[in-house]
Amino acid sequence: MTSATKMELDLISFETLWHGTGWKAVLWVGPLLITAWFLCNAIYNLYLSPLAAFPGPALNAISRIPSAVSVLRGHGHLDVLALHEKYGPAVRLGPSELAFASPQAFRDINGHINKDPSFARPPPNGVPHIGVETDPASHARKRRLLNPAFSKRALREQEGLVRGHVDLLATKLRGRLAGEADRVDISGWMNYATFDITGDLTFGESFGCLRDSALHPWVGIIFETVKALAFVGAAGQFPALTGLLDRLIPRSLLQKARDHFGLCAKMVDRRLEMGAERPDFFSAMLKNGLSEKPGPYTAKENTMSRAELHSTAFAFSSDEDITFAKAASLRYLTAVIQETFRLYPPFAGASPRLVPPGGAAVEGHWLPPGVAVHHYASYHYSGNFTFPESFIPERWLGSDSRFASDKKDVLTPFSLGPRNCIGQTLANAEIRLILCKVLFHFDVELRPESSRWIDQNCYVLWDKPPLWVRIKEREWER
Ligand code: HEM
Repeated sequence: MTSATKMELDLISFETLWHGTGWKAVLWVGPLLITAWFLCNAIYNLYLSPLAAFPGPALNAISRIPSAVSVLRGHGHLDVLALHEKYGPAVRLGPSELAFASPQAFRDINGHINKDPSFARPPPNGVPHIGVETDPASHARKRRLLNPAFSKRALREQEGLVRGHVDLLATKLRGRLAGEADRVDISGWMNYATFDITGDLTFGESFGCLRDSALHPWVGIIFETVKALAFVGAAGQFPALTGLLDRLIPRSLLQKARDHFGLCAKMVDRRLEMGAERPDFFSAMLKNGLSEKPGPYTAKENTMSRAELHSTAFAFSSDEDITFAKAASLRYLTAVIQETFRLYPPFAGASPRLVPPGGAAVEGHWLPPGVAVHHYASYHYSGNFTFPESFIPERWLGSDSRFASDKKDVLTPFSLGPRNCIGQTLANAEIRLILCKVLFHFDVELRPESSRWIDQNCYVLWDKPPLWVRIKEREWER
């Protein structure tokens, strides 16, 4: 047979196959293969995976979708809590994801295991800021360069600047007493104060929220940007579909994130022109000067680059719960703050960790893949706290036997280990100063329309509605 004849025969047999039963076979084989793949995957995840021994809903064991949907609906904190209540302190959230709720798990996971890079995307300039840096050596360098801005000494120097804003807050609230004291959105006023302080410490200029008694438009962009992070994090969980899912994230949200970054960068450049004299974050970070050299930087490099400062400012200004203070030794005040952090942790979700290739020990289990501890769910879990939904500061004072078995060391609202909150001393100081100042001058009473204020959605940060209160001058001031 000549080669031409053989080729003709091949074509004929292909055509016969295609026009005969072949195309039908292809139509069947494709879906069959996909179904078989899903089935094998499901069987593996349900019965053979090293995580099969952990309890949880079957749907979560075979797919990441339930977890991602829960985050996108803003219910992640409640859904994980419900799973802990049903299945216990260690629960399976996804095919390769576990959630733990015990104090030991917080130490093992947040204390020792690195962040999961799929949840940590860099800002628009592509330079990871400290919060999303997953290379341990680069993270250690950034931490070393930022530490002086958050030292006790820096805090002492920053105090005057902060107190100026807190005094202005008290003056402005006093101004309401004349007419609008009956209905004040105290959550808004806390935002005005904390954003003005952050702006001043980061960019060398306040946002003027307290001065204007209004949220600067930029602050709205920050809230939207944080929301975008929840969407981007969820899209990152489906690597094969990330490009497609990224396209489904509302364009306006992504544009807001880019606008926010652009404004941050401009304000950083303006701040850099002021030099290193003011007692703020930048003076501390510019201790060794400014490098204009493009990265990457070695772990030993002691100078920050302009691009790194742009990213760092972006990280700071995303933290809407920033707060300060002075009154450090009031025991009951501390108990009130701890109980508030327990019921309403500013960082409610989890910072997922990726177990290194050799595995890692968590609460005595030797684990392969993704693990996380969820703040809200662990702090509300009845296995950790008695009357978990009630606000009882006395549980932290050690004098009430009803709470003797509370697992109090699970409360780590600033996280722990090498990735804990670098700003926690500043935040604690700020919280105390604001609380003391406001409560010293005013009686604050919750208005009935805000009685369910705490029932909020959470997209990385809480989606807070106004918190309506009535304020009155304190009796001793009248
Ligand atoms: C009530 C106030 C605050 C709370 C509850 C809080 C909570 C946290 C938590 C839980 C983390 C760890 C996040 C993770 O593991 O992914 C964190 C990290 C961080 N926080 Fe805060 N924070 C607060 C205020 C602040 C302030 C005032 C600043 C500074 C201006 C700040 C700057 C940072 C930075 C830069 C990181 C990343 C640290 C690293 O990765 O090494 N935070 N914070």
